Order: sequence, then structure tokens, then C-alpha cells
Amino acid sequence: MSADSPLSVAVTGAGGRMGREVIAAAADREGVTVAVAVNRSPVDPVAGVAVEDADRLDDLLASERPDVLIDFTGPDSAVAYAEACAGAGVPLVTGTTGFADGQIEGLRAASDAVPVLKASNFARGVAALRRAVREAAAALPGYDVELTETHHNAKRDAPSGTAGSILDDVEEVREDLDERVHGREGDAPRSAGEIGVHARRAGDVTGEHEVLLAGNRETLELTHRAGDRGVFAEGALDAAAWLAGRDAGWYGFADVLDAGAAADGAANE
Ligand SMILES: NC(=O)C1=CN([C@@H]2O[C@H](COP(=O)(O)OP(=O)(O)OC[C@H]3O[C@@H](n4cnc5c(N)ncnc54)[C@H](OP(=O)(O)O)[C@@H]3O)[C@@H](O)[C@H]2O)C=CC1
Ligand SMILES: O=C(O)C1=N[C@H](C(=O)O)C[C@H](O)C1
Repeated sequence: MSADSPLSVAVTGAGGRMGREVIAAAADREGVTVAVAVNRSPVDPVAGVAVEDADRLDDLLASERPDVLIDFTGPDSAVAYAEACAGAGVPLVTGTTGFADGQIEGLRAASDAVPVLKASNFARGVAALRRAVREAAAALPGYDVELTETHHNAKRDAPSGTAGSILDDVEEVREDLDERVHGREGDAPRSAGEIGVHARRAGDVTGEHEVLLAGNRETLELTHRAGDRGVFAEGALDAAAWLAGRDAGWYGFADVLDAGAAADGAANE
């Protein structure tokens, strides 16, 4: 299915901050329809789309046959919705964060039956930040690395899923850094293998991630700030359009962006 093909999506967590944003972004995008929208607790229609009880999801997937389900909810529900997708043969895009390791296994099990794309952040700028951080951390051996993320005061999981992805990236290229230290208090001198992790929660901040690298009398700061949640919703719709019709398997947002870059490259040849 190409990015221009018609796309019908199901949205879980339709009454949540991101669910509402996805429905609004779908309404703005030509050829995209929201065939199913569900929420755990009752909510009024969102952008003119009726929101059904989440308990009806299996029936709705069977009757409406959406091309992709887009999920921004909570870890338990995302795993349950992945099972529903696997049962109904519907590809899944999930941006939910805060999974425990065992829950990721639940998502991966669904990817045996259907394509599953999981991303901790659907902003293109964060994908670029992650590449820049990997490059900088590899190029600056021995430098200290500290990560600070800031989010709105209603965010549940800490540190953010994006922070976790960035930490995985740093640890991959800097094997000497293998201890995540979450904040510091008291007599807490820094040891060489630490990556400090700081989670701030305040007001209505959409999402900020800053990586500080310091050593050799210099500092480098790499920062991404999301201006609004539409950035994530648009990325999730791009991912949904890319995922529809693919083989079962486990995918990430980088697969979507790499495919776009390859297509742009071919067009420029
Ligand atoms: N990957 C990315 O780019 C982004 C990821 N996120 C992630 O998306 C998730 C949702 O964020 P946000 O929209 O701000 O959160 P909200 O709390 O605003 O919305 C969550 C929604 O999911 C529903 N929900 C939560 N838990 C369950 C459950 N156990 N079963 C069924 N429904 C559930 C809620 O329903 P109810 O109202 O009934 O409780 C609500 O509608 C978080 O994990 C967040 O970190 C957020 C932004 C971007
Ligand atoms: O909960 C949020 O709001 C966000 N969650 C994601 C995360 O945990 O990384 C992505 C984004 O930063 C917003």
C-alpha cells in the first residue's frame, strides 16, 4: 500500500491526549478514515467520530476490517490490543510506552501473526536526535553522558520511553557506560560507568529530551523539543500507511523513515 492509498484506521485510547490527536490528524489527511475508535471509559465523539467501549474492540475489528490499528494507551491495554490485532489479522502501530520486559514479549508474540510497529517517539526530529547522539557518544570516548527529559505533569511512566531508547543507543556505542543512575541525592559522586537520568514533570510540556556529553574541558548538548502532539500523531499516521499490507514481523519507526529516504534517493537519481 503506498502513502497515497486510502487508509482506514482503528484508534484505541481515543479519548486520551494522543488518541484525540490521531483522530484529528486523520481528519486532516486526505484518504484516511477512522473506521473504529474505542476508549476504556465513555467519551463524547471526537472530531465527529463516535467512540465505542473498548470491550467491543474484537467485534469492531471483525466487522470494520481496518487496515491498521493505532494505539496510544497503557502497557497492559496495548498488549491486550496486540492480541486482538493478531486474532483479527489487523496490523498494529503502537506508541505506548512504559512496558515491562515481559509485556514487550506479549507484543512480540503478536508480531508472529501480524506486522507490529512499536516506537517510543514518532517525531522525525527525535529519530535525527538519536542518530546524532549515537554519533556523538561514539566520537567522544570517555566523556560523561547525562540525559534529562521533561514532560507534562500527567505523564505516568518515568523515565520516558524515548529516554529509554536513547539510553539503549548510548549503551550500544559506549560499552563503558553500563549503569543508569536515576537522579542523585546525598553523598553521590559520579562513577565512570554511569549515565545519569533525570525525569522532570511540569505543567503542559509536550516532551523534551536533552543529552549532555561532557569531558576534556568542553560540553555538547543535543536537545529535541516537541512543539505539539500533532508531531507524534502525524508520524504515527505515516507509520500506519507504511505498515498496512506488510508481512507479519517486528518493525520500528526507523524502517518507515529509511524507506522514505530510499524513495527520495531513487526519485533524485
Ligand atoms: N510514541 C510517541 O510518539 C508517543 C507516545 N506517547 C505514549 O502514549 C501513551 C498515552 O499517552 P497519552 O495519550 O498522553 O495518555 P492519556 O492518559 O491522555 O490517554 C491514555 C488513553 O488510553 C486509555 N487507557 C489507559 N490505560 C488503559 C487500559 N489499561 N486499558 C484501556 N485503555 C487504557 C485511557 O482511557 P481512559 O480515559 O478510560 O482511562 C486514555 O484514553 C503513553 O504511554 C505515552 O507515553 C505519548 C505521546 C507520543
Ligand atoms: O507521554 C508523553 O507525552 C510522551 N511520551 C513518549 C515517551 O514516553 O517517550 C514520547 C513523547 O516524549 C511524549
